[in-house]
Amino acid sequence: VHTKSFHIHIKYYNQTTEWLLSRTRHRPKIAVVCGSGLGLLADGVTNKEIFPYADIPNFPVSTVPGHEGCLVFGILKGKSCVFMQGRFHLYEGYSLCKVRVYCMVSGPNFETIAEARMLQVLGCDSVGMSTVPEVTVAKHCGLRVFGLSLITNKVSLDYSREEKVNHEEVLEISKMRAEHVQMMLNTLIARSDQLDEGLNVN
Ligand SMILES: O=P(O)(O)O[C@@H]1C[C@H](O)[C@@H](CO)O1
Ligand code: HPA
Repeated sequence: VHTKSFHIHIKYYNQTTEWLLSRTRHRPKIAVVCGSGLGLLADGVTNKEIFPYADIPNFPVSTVPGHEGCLVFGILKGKSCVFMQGRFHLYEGYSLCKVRVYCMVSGPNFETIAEARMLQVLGCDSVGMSTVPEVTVAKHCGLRVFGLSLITNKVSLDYSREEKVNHEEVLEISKMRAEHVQMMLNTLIARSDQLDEGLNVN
């Protein structure tokens, strides 16, 4: 029984990516996650570059028999691929950074407490009044999209609390965090060619 909880946090991805990018010439578009005893799926790969999980910074390690714990880059059927020989399971105490669900309400009023509760029951983690139309159209046009939403306030779910969201508060928090968002955006744009490289190479 593994009691330790291991969160693979998004803030560490960059370091891991850079470590790998600087050590392999491969830029795979295909990734295969091998299940128990199926590490041999990578056997037919040529030009292999193998990285044990234990050597990769911030990478979790396999603890289950039949999961070798290696990342194998190489060519299969003329395509650059990467194989994960070993995967991670919730029962090992692993959990991935949770995907958050953004929900758009039409506005201009903020959602009522009853609406907020309904959205929570439906599985929403954050609420806004934008972004969804832009993303929908962009995807329809075949564009890749990166959505970045600044969470400015807590949504009230409690009738006994007086707190009410207002646009002034939203603007105040936006102003406070603008520099941070700008840094994130600059980093994203600066590194966007790495992303393109990964997508254009076989
Ligand atoms: O354009 P965004 O989504 O930043 O504007 C939000 C949604 C409402 O228009 C307003 C609420 O304060 O800010
Ligand atoms: O609490 C909110 N609800 C909906 N849209 C918003 N935009 C900023 N804050 C909110």
